[in-house]
Order: sequence, then structure tokens, then C-alpha cells
Amino acid sequence: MRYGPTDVLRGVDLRIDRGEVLALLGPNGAGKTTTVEILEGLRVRSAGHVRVLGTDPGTGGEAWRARLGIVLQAWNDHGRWRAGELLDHLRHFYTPYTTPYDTAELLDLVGLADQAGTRIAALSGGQRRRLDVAIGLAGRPELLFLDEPTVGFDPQARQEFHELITRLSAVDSTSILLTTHDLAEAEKLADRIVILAGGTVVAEGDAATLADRVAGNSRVRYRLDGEPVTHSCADATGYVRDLFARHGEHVTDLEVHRASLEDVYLAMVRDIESGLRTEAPADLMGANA
Ligand SMILES: Nc1ncnc2c1ncn2[C@@H]1O[C@H](COP(=O)(O)OP(=O)(O)OP(=O)(O)O)[C@@H](O)[C@H]1O
Repeated sequence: MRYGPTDVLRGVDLRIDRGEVLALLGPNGAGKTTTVEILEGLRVRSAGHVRVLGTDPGTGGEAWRARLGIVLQAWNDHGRWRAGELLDHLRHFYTPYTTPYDTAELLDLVGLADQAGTRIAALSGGQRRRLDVAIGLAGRPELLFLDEPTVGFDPQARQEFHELITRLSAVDSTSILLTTHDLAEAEKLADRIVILAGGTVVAEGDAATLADRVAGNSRVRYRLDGEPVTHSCADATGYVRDLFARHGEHVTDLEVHRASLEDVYLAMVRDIESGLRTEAPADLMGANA
């Protein structure tokens, strides 16, 4: 993707399998929204090859669009409508092409069963966001795009949303592409994570693989006869086994810290932004990248 003389996406190579949850991570301006909008058919790419559900998004018609669900970042129209009314209205657009959700079932699915008769303007921020998700799901999409879906959710709503995503992918084989800045969310939900920075894919894989590849060492902390010790090693299990064999009850307050996705992500983005790393090293990329 190029705007004037500037390439904002370069050589982005992505594949999402059916029923897979893929999280697209990256700092502000990395190119996430641009990528997603190209896939949704909302933005025309400058070059490259794209197929979404077998169709080029640049030429996809209504029947193709009906198979996608899109949840944008914020959507503030229709405040005077009641939640159930709006979903009832929307489902009719899908009936020529798909089997849309029954409105009551959909409201229940997103945790808004009690708000069917509530005016949209009177919903709380989190309820509003749940309705956005319901709107994206209305046509029972095969592929769902979620742009920062849980912003404004309280912990319980977040937990329920995670259960919904897991259910959609595992039970209904819905493929899901989500963008998020919440690394814990990506780690929890995604089968695969793609990190974009500066318009290019700098790493991909599941959370554990990414963490292992970038920072193979774990940190072991404990007290030996009350004295604090910190040790960094690749085989924490072996180290701890040996530690107890040698020192037994003299060891207290043991903690083993594996590099989290957040540690990895922040280290990578720091490198890229400071110009230390302009391209992904080969060992950061998944085997099939
Ligand atoms: N219409 C446009 N014209 C020129 N440049 C644009 C346009 N839209 C986006 N860009 C540039 O493309 C780059 C990628 O933007 P994009 O919105 O895709 O990033 P993002 O990863 O979604 O960021 P955020 O996390 O802030 O939402 C940015 O440098 C942005 O300034």
C-alpha cells in the first residue's frame, strides 16, 4: 500500500485458516488498520495479491460481503433505535445470502438479552461495544474482523467476550482477525500472532513460540538462606531440580519468570523504532513464513 511516495505496507504476507483466530499486533501507525481495510474491501491496495474467502476484495460484491462480519473501532449512529429493533432490521439484509442469527439468540450471545428494548443512546459504553459485536455477527459471518474489540469492557465483559470468540472459532469455525493493543488478550485468544511494525511483518507464531524465539532464557528468583538470588537460564526446570537437590530447605520464595509476549513485543518494537532492526531476523518468522 502506497500513499503518494510513501509505502505504508511492504511485502505483508498473511494467511488465515478456517476457524483460526489471528491477532494483528503493532504500535500506532504500523499499518494494522490499512491491512484490515484492504482485506475488508474498504481500501484499494496499490499492488499485491489478496484473496478473502476466495475473492479479490477489490471486486467482491454483495454476496461476498454478506459472508464477512466487520466490527469497527467506534460506531455511534442510530441512538434512537432500540437494540433489538436495529438487529432485526439488519438481519434482513443478509437473508438473500446467509442464515442470519435470530435477534433474541444474537442478543443473548453477546450478553444483551435484557437490553433488547433499550434505546441505543441509553446503553453503557461496554453494552454499546457488545452491540457493535452483535452487528458484526448479524449475518453469521464466516470471517469476522474485530478492530480493538474490548476497549471499554469491564473484566467480566472481557471474560464473556473471550468465551464468545472461543466459541465462534471452535464451534462455528468462524475465522477471526482481530487487532488489539492488549497483549494479554492476544496471548489468550489468538492461535497465531502477527506483529506488524513499520508496514511489514516482523514476527509471527503462537505466543509461546514468539516468546521462546526472542528470549530463550527464563529468570529464576529465590532466596538461599534468606539471601536473594536471581539467575537467568534456558532450562529453568533443570536448574530448579538441581537447586533443590543441592540446597533443599535452604531455598525459599522461588519464582520462575518466562519471557511474556509483552516482554518480547516491547523489546522488538524498541529495536525497530530505534533503527537497530529494520527487518525481521529469520529466526523470528514462523516456519512457513
Ligand atoms: N489516507 C492516508 N493517507 C496517507 N497516509 C495514510 C493514510 N491512512 C493511513 N496512512 C498512514 O499509514 C500508516 C499506517 O496507518 P494505520 O492506520 O494502518 O496504522 P495502525 O497500525 O492501524 O495504527 P493505530 O494503532 O494507531 O490504529 C501510518 O503511517 C499512517 O499515517
